[in-house]
Amino acid sequence: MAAPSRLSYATTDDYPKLSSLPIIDISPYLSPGNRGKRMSTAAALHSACLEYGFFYLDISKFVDPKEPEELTRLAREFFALPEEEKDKIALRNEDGARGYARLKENVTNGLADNHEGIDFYRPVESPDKTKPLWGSNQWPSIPGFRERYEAWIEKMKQLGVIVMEAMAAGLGMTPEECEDLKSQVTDSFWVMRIIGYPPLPNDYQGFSCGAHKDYGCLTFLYADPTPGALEVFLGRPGHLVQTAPDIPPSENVEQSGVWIKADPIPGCVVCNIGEMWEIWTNGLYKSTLHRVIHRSSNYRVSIPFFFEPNFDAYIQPLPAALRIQDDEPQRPGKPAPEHKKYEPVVYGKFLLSKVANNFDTNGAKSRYN
Ligand SMILES: O=C(O)CCC(=O)C(=O)O
Ligand SMILES: [Fe+2]
Repeated sequence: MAAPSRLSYATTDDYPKLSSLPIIDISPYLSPGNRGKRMSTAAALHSACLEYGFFYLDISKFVDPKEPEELTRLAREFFALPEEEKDKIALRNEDGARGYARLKENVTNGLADNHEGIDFYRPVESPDKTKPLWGSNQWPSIPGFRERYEAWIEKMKQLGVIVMEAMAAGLGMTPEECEDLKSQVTDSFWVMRIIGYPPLPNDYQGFSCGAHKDYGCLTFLYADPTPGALEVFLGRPGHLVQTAPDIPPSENVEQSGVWIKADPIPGCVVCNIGEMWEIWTNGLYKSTLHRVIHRSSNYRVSIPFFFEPNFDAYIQPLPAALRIQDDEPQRPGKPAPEHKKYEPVVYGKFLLSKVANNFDTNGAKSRYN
């Protein structure tokens, strides 16, 4: 990443430093009442989605921190198994999407990602592994694994609906509009990944996980405490922003934006919005690029839960978002902006088109392109 040559700088102190992602407490939405606090949570979500597309969600009143710690312990137990054991639940046994992907099997932007992982999707009635996405989940045979993870999935599904309600309030939706939005996620076609990251070698041609946007609705990422791995791209065209004082600006400043670290915070999950939110808000909220560069010496584990719309949900710009766009301040003498509407999609069809592109010509798997 080179600093743009036409821009000059004197000392590193000349660069504004970016504050880190906002922390939003979801607890007011865990019980009825609390109108004032709910309003501030909803407003905080709205501004975080406008500005970052990423935030920390404080869920300490919703889950016991021991629960996700136990999940990482189980994940480590699985990843430590010999390859032949792990391959017993390989993707190829099923629909190509559910199961274990070996280290470097996943490819992003044409480069192999330095991670391994297991993918699970919402179970379907009448599974048929010859149909894309329509197979069965494959669970490791480690005692307690399936039970603990299934309990986590239930929790994350509940959290998804709660956050949707708060976001609906943040967009100023009427109660009917809010119910309508929630009805599109009540049978979420969720995805859960369990990812294992060995350290990224210095000379590696690629990333731990290459830069991508998530394509669904809301991602809740629980990661072990390893710092310095997940990075989020903040578009700041025309601004030079320095994030790491120990690195010269020529190495961590880009003209169009900046990568900031999103280190884990105890009691929080990192939450980001996927492309479906871009459509719902007609581009008011943008899904944000992120990547993982894990260079420390430990083995990192992360567990993203992708809370997605129902398979048959029809996703189109929401009247509440269009109202906000219509109210955007006008410049004197300039006509009101004409907002081009995002094209509607049926979530399941959109997902299938993503999955159809999930293999490169060598048969390598790519979840993120
Ligand atoms: O491991 C992480 O921190 C992020 C993973 C991620 O972005 C994804 O799986 O979509
Ligand atoms: Fe992601």
